Amino acid sequence: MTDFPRIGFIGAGNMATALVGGLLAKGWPASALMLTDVSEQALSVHAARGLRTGTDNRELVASVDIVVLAVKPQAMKAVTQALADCPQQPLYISIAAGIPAQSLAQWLGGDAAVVRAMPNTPALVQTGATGLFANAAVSHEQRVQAEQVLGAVGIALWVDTETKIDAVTAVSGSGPAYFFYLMEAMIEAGVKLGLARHDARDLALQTALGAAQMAITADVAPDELRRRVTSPKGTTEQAVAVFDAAGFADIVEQAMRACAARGVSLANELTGA
Ligand SMILES: NC(=O)C1=CN([C@@H]2O[C@H](COP(=O)(O)OP(=O)(O)OC[C@H]3O[C@@H](n4cnc5c(N)ncnc54)[C@H](O)[C@@H]3O)[C@@H](O)[C@H]2O)C=CC1
Ligand SMILES: O=C(O)[C@@H]1CCC=N1
Repeated sequence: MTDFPRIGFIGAGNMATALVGGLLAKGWPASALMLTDVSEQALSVHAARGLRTGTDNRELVASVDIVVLAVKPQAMKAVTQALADCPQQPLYISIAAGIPAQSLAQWLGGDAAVVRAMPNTPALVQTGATGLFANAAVSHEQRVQAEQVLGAVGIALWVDTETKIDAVTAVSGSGPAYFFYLMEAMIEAGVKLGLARHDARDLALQTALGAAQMAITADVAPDELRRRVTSPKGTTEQAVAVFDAAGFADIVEQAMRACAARGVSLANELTGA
């Protein structure tokens, strides 16, 4: 194994772009990264910064150690079946929601080494969070490689059963969208309360950053941090009472259950299970 395994991305969209950006920023050599896509436009941003790009997925498989399958779940069967007779045996890392490792291995010809990963877009700024699951064909060295790649752009942890990848998707894969949604709502409400939009934005985003930073570094759990902001008979108490009356925790749970359930239904739709 070289220090930096060669990684090829099939699909150069949002998530591949976030991972590539994070890897480059972390010092991964550009010469060890390659991308293919059917869209020249998707590739152009990568070509512009000197990365190898192309449209031939089989050629990519032949020139890397790790293939990251980064197309939409709906495209995965056709993309992987077209690779089934490739003589090379790279480690495949699928980042697709839903699609089981067993289906991927079967479409790839039967005994492919497949890691299912569920990363998230903050990988772009080295604060990603990834859940990983390996099929039985993945060697110890390949597990180390998968961890090396995803761990370079944030935290990466293994789950012991594949169904937990749907839970990871609900927490961290889709999770950035929930926080962005809250930011959007806080900015709009701040404007309605009379702040200039740029001030509402700066204050809301800095608060999100500060809260996350505190929650990560504090020696107490988020509920205690929340209590410390919430003075008895004070202002926060009123805000939290409104959240509680609207069933905030229940809404979050329902949203995350719907997210995880979509992982299951995607698998059923796309694998014929
Ligand atoms: N966007 C996100 O936050 C996350 C996405 N994912 C997963 O990552 C995968 C990609 O998602 P996005 O990047 O958001 O989608 P995207 O639509 O931005 O990117 C997919 C890319 O695949 C390309 N593509 C389609 N067919 C192809 C083929 N035959 N060969 C090569 N490239 C092909 C498309 O042109 C497109 O550029 C999905 O499976 C999704 O479930 C996982 C975690 C987070
Ligand atoms: O929304 C999706 O399906 C993808 C998977 C996790 C985040 N984005």
